Amino acid sequence: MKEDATGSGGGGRVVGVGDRSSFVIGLIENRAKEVGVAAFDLRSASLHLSQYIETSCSYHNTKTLLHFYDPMVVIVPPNKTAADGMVGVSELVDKNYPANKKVTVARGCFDDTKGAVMVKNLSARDPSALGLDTYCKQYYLCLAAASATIKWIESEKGVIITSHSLSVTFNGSFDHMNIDSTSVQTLEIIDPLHTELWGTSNKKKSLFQMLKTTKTTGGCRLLRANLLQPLKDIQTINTRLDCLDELMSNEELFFGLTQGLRKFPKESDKVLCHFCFKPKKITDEIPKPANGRKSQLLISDIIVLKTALDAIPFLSKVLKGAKSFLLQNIYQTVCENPKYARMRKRIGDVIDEDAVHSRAPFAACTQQCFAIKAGIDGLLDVARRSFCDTSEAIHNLATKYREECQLPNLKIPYNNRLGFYFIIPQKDITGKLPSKFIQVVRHGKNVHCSSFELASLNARNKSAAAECFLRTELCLEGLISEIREDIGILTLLAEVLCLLDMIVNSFANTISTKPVDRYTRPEFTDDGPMAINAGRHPILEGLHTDFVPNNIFLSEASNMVLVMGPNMSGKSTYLQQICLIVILAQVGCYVPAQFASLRVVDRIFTRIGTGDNVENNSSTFMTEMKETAFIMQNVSSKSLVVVDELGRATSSSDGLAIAWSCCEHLLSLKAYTVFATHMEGLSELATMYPNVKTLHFEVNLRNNRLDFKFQLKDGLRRVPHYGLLLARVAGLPASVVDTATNITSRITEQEMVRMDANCEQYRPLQMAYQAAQRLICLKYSNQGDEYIREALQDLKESYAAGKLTRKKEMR
Ligand SMILES: Nc1ncnc2c1ncn2[C@@H]1O[C@H](COP(=O)(O)OP(=O)(O)OP(=O)(O)O)[C@@H](O)[C@H]1O
Repeated sequence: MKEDATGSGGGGRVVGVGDRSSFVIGLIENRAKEVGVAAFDLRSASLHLSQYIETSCSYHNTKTLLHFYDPMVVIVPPNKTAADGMVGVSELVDKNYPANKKVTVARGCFDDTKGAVMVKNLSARDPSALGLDTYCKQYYLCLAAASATIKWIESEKGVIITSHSLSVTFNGSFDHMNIDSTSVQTLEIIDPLHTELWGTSNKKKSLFQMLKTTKTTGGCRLLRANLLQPLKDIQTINTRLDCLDELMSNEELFFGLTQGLRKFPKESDKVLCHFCFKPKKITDEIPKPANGRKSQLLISDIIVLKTALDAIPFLSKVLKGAKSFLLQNIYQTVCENPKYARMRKRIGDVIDEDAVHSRAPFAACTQQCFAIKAGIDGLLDVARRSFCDTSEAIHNLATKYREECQLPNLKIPYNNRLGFYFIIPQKDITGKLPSKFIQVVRHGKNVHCSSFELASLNARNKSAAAECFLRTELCLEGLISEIREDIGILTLLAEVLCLLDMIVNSFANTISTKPVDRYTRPEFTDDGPMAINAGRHPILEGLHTDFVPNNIFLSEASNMVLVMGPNMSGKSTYLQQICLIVILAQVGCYVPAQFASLRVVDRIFTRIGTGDNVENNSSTFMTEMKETAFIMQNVSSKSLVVVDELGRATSSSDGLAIAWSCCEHLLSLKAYTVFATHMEGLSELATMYPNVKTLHFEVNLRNNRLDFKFQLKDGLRRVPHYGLLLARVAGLPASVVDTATNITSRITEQEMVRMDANCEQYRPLQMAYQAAQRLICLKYSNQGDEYIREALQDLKESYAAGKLTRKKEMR
């Protein structure tokens, strides 16, 4: 759950300031098309393990995971053991990543037995809670990848990972909803697709950008990870939603939490996780004089930790009366945990209360020398005295020169390279500068110089400071070792801060900025219907003041909706809207709808793309077919499939045939499918299959122009032949248009006759499905017994009489 933190015990940072990504990924595969992935996040000190069967030759799943983690390094074994017909992960990385990202390590480093031992030893949680005992054999590939990854990190970064400090999860394909990388793009989850078609071009944001009001890097990364891999576990989702309920109904708590979170330094999560990485002691290294860099890093880490620990009592005050499980749990495990106060006291015993982080070089140096309390280390106290004496002597020397040489404006600044030096304004120098001044250099209107006396004092001052740094380092290392004994509470705090940042500063904040009741809490069922009333597109509704809400209803008895409508009538928006609502709901946020009851979705598949894929040298049609094949191979009974205009890139008969057979295939599954199409012929499906429903976007004709209503209506499209109409407007000769009208009328007539026949033939089946649908609705409705009894009676009578009426039972 943690998303961000820089690792290091204060020595070499494991994540540099400029590093965009903090993931190191180990990848390995076997001949049975199985891939093991170990993704190590250096910032948050967490390890995510996944193992899955790669179903597509193009490594779709692996690419999705790589896209999700966006690693800075990918570790692969040298020789390929790829399954027949597959290129192998090593080549995959070569193809998709710049050469500098790939590291090849000996196959022997991919040792699953060692991996299992390492994971057990490093995991912050009890190994049995991870299920490692049972998983070991089954998930040997990801454990092998973990072994290579951890080894590489430890040797490359010169650190040792502290025992019981890592947050380890078996995830990827297991606990989270899977959204492939193409769908991430087309649904505009992370980045918007800047297309003129939207009419609002660059103003359109992605879902991530809309929600990115988090205040910490960790919170932001957690949000991104959640949007890319939403939750699947109803209990966890509901825990977050309960927390949101409480925040939305208790303003004081919401405000208090916002304030409380601000008291934690922005980089808390990053620093808290530093402590997981212990720098390796290199015994045969020639000791270098301490330049203060290491102790400076250690001190700033400790100061951030101190400030974070100081913020806990306020958080505790805010959370004291909280009712929701999540907040109560945070209160109990963090706020009431005496270990934090003990850690704070231990820091207070060693570190001076006034120690702060300073930028000015000499102030920073002095702060560092005096960060440790007096009396802790005798040698440090001696070194400090020497540092103070030499500093004082330097300032006395400057006063002496001012008087002796009549240089009243002589200044004595400090920089890290030179130490102290003199600055004398040029105008104060009459004649020649006295010979005691050496290393004279002109700098604009001033002269920079030194003297033998100053140089000698400088050397003594520097060596005293170096001794202070060294002793400080030793004291801090002792303190940090003690802190590491309780590393678990720091990783927990980092995790909690990221989660609170996401829920409070992103979710609750976004909902609270909308008019009251615009967002509602979604309900979840394991295998119930997907019912959204008055759903809106979370991003577009902010750009269109008159955005038109629409409903969707899918159930086992009606698992496919065909959406018809001319261009620009709102089909793509509707498809995207459904997916974004599902994603929002499954990250534990409210959704832009009047009411939403959802079946937990395990994968979202989209086939929305338009143009050719120049990169892969594929035509529009091939891209379309490859994406469709991927859906067909991977779809499960809990998936949500949205398809926009399949089969329009080939001849109309082939296109219709493909679209028809794909629909039939999807219809036979339990997946929920929304299929947007221009092909009127497809609506015939609804007359043959009782689990297909046809909807259309309402469009009116006014003065030979289409007036889009964006309102979804039941049944087949009711637009007159707008193509012919536009042709007439475009100036096609009247006789040509008349003939075309004649032809369409005849085709439509034949279609109508066929559809009527179908309706008659499949009527009993349709009726049975209607009844099943009503029963499903009643099963998941919140109504009382009396209502249900009446509804059942009504259903029985309608069925017997051969007429079933629709009723809204979902509320
Ligand atoms: N419910 C709505 N309320 C208001 N405006 C909408 C709604 N849905 C879509 N729009 C606007 O209508 C325009 C066209 O929408 P969209 O691209 O979804 O249509 P489409 O039917 O998919 O078109 P095409 O078939 O050409 O892809 C967009 O600019 C969008 O902002």
